[in-house]
Amino acid sequence: METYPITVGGVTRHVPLIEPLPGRRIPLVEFLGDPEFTRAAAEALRPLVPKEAEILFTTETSPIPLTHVLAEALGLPYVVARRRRRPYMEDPIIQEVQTLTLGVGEVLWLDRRFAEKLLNQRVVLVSDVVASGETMRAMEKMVLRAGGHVVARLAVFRQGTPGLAVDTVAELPVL
Ligand SMILES: O=P(O)(O)OC[C@H]1O[C@H](OP(=O)(O)OP(=O)(O)O)[C@H](O)[C@@H]1O
Ligand SMILES: Nc1ncnc2[nH]cnc12
Repeated sequence: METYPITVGGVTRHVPLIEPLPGRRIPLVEFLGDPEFTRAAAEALRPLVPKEAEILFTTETSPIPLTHVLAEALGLPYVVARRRRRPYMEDPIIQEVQTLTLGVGEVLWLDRRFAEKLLNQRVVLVSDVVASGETMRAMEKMVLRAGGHVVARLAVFRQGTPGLAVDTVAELPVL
C-alpha cells in the first residue's frame, strides 16, 4: 500500500494514501490506537484554545481520543456528536452534513442530555481534519441549536481550502 508521511508536533506517521473519489488521493489521518501521535497533536492544538473556553465539542470517530487528551490537559469537559442514532437517545439534535470529501453524506446525532451541557457555554469545536469544512459547519449549527456559543474552530490538519475559518497546525496535500 502506498503511504505518505504526515507530521505534527515533531511526530511523524506514514499513513495510507486513499482514493475516496476517482482522481483524488488523500493521506488518511487516524488517531485511534496511537497515543503518541494523539498526544503530540493535542499539545500542538492546546495553545489555540481560547482562555474563556468552557467545553469542547467533537464528532465520532478519530477526533475522540484527540479531544479526550486535549480536554484532560485543559481540565475541561467535552461532548461527542455520534454518527449513528443510538436506541437510548432521547430528543436528539439531528444535523445533516453535506460533505462529500470521503464520498458519503453524513448525519450527526446528539442526545439531549449532552446537548444540555452546551447550553450557555463557550464552546470550542475540535476535529482531526478539516477539508470542505462542512462537518465543522454542521457542528457549529448543532452548538447554536443547543444554545451554546462557538468561541473557536480547531482542527489538527487542513486539507485544501475549507469553506469557513478554522485554526489548524498542519497541512495535508490532495494528490
Ligand atoms: O471538512 P470535511 O470535508 O467535512 O471533512 C472532515 C471530516 O472528515 C473526517 O471524518 P470521517 O468521515 O473520516 O469520520 P471517522 O473519523 O469516523 O472516520 C473528520 O473527522 C471530519 O469530521
Ligand atoms: N485525510 C483525511 N483523513 C481522515 N478523515 C478525513 N476526512 C476528510 N479528509 C480526511
